[in-house]
Amino acid sequence: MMQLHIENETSPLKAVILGTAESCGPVPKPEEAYDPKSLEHILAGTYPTEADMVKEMDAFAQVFQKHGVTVYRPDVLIDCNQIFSRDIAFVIEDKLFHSNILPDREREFEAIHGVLEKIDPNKIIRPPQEVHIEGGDVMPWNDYILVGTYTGTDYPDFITARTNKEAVEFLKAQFPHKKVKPFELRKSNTNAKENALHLDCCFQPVGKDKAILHKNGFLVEEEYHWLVDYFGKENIFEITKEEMYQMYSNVFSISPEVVVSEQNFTRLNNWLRKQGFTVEEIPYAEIAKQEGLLRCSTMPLIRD
Ligand SMILES: NC(=[NH2+])NCCC[C@H](N)C(=O)O
Repeated sequence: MMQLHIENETSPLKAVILGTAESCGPVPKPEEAYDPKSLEHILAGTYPTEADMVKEMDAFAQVFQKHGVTVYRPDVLIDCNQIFSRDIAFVIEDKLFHSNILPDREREFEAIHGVLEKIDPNKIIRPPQEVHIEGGDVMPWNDYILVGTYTGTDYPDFITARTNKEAVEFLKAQFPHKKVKPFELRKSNTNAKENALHLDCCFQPVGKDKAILHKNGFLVEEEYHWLVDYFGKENIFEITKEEMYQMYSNVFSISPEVVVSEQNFTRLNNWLRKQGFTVEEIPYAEIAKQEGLLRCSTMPLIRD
């Protein structure tokens, strides 16, 4: 039996699911896109190829290997995009939650049955149907669970809004001993620079007390300021709109000291090194075209 354990975003990683780009299918039709950045690349004829994305994910797998992390991969489903494992499930403490994800992506979950079979079935939880939730919006941070959400009455119009207010209530009920803190995110179906698809597209903690953050991703200014106050201004790396679009906030922590990042994120990678982090740089710019990056491609199972 596998003992799940996740309390935060950065403690030393022992086991993780890493998605796969194998057999991710043909270039989607514009009407099949479920995020504006993919749509942009479908229309421009620059949608990433499977071969390029497989190479990028192999580089990620190699970094895990180097750091002694056990990596599970999903079964390959024919013509199914399984790159972003983050969203299909998430672990908090010793429980795995089966996300009620965008219906277009539901098939992705069945492919991790090999991992699910190692987990005590009592520790696998499916929220009720009205709870819409994706792992990209859920960040356990010690006493807190930080959650990206969208609660506008036009929620159903946004294919980019994935976590609703029922999800926030659900997490509060599941974890009465934690503080569940929701953040209202800016959504756009058509403009990727004005869209925080998930919380991890505009914010992520690194190390023990630092964070990467983009103000415009947040709809409510006080909620953005809460994060600035919580981490402290001097511990925040504020990114620009263009950097959010490049997915700067979607790096991935293997430990409080080691961060995996994209090789072209020069400004961020320099800051990280200056703060004392070891930065493992890999190429991930093709996958970035689908509005997801390194955190999105992983689903941590065990951290110290
Ligand atoms: N955790 C994340 N930010 N995941 C990104 C998922 C991207 C994917 N194109 C989608 O729209 O679902």
